[in-house]
Amino acid sequence: MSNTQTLTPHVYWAQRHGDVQLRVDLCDAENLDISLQENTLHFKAQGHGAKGDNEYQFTLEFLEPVLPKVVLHKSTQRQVNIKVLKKEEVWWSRLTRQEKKPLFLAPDFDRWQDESDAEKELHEKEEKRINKISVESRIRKDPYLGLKKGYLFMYNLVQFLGFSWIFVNMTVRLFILGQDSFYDTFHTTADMMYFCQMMAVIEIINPLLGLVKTGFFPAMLQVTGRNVILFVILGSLEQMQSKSVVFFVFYLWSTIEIFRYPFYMLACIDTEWKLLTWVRYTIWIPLYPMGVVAEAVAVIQAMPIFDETRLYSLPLPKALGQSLSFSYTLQVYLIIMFLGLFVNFRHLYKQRKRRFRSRKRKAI
Ligand SMILES: CCCCCCCCCCCCC[C@@H](O)CC(=O)SCCNC(=O)CCNC(=O)[C@H](O)C(C)(C)COP(=O)(O)OP(=O)(O)OC[C@H]1O[C@@H](n2cnc3c(N)ncnc32)[C@H](O)[C@@H]1OP(=O)(O)O
Repeated sequence: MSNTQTLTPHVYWAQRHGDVQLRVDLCDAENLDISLQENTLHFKAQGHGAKGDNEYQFTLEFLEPVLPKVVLHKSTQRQVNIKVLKKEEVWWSRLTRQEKKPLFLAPDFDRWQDESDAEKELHEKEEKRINKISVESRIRKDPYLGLKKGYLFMYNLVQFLGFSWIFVNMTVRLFILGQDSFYDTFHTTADMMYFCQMMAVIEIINPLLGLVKTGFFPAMLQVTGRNVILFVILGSLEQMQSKSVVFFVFYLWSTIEIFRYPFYMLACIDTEWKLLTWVRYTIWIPLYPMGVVAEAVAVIQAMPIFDETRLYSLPLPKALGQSLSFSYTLQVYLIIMFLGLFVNFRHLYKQRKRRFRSRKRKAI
């Protein structure tokens, strides 16, 4: 003989603007009979509740109208979740029509929100929806987006491979030859550096074509600055090519690039590795000033050679002397170089702040 008796389960409730959520504290519920009649919810089920295995039931007449016949429910091993949709998106002051709260009913503090919390959530949902629409419409507006990303991905990949080759080559030679490797860095890696730095001119063109969000000016300073060192100072003076400063310049350049280009590659496929992002936006802090100092040393070492060889010297009228040595131009260049360092340092600092600020916001 069955000794089951009809009992009331514990019911926990919470609301959002559009719905009411009930959590019925009943394990392994079976034979669920849940219905909505004239704004009243009827619940009946067999399960394990506060009074053991029994049939449990309850009815709730809601304070405001709900959508008839729409009762969403899901039974798990531990509970039965019920969702009822409100007819109008209004905040209810309580759940039931009767003022006195039924004894079996309690707020569901895990899901509880007050009106302002729910409004905030609603606001955020709306904002997300609008953002999604605007991103989608932007994507739809640009039929060449895939092509542009493909092109940028390939460009970054080629640069990454080029600079990785230089970096690995120099590192291996440093381990094998020690300091001796400093002096023939140029002869072993210059061809690849020429290739990469000539390609880098594309980085000045990309922002002009609107392909990347980079500022034109910082990119121009970076590429022009390096190419002056590579082609004018090192490339045209054989005496400079066997100096140890070449090692430091090339090593500093390639160290940043083996992180910067993979970071851009991932951006092209809408992926982000947090550690890589952190490294890309952090290691320039020591590397950039060191790079500029190394470049300045190269310029200073080249000055007497230009004086001696008169290469690129400016012909002057006879009354003023024979010619103006290129080293004077380099003195002016040294000043521009430190101004350029300041401009790009500020730019990268801003980029870093923007990057980490927006990531923090996303994490909240
Ligand atoms: C007549 C003129 C005379 C000129 C004389 C000039 C003298 C000036 C001398 C200046 C000194 C230079 C010294 C230098 O050579 C020494 C060294 O390099 S030492 C080594 C250390 N160096 C560095 O750390 C600098 C590395 N360089 C850079 O970071 C960039 O080149 C720079 C332009 C400085 C800054 O980069 P950028 O503005 O692009 O910032 P972001 O990386 O944050 O990018 C912004 C957004 O654009 C997207 N982007 C950019 N490029 C690409 C790409 N190729 N592919 C895909 N996407 C790209 C990027 O993802 C960002 O998008 P989002 O914000 O959505 O993430």
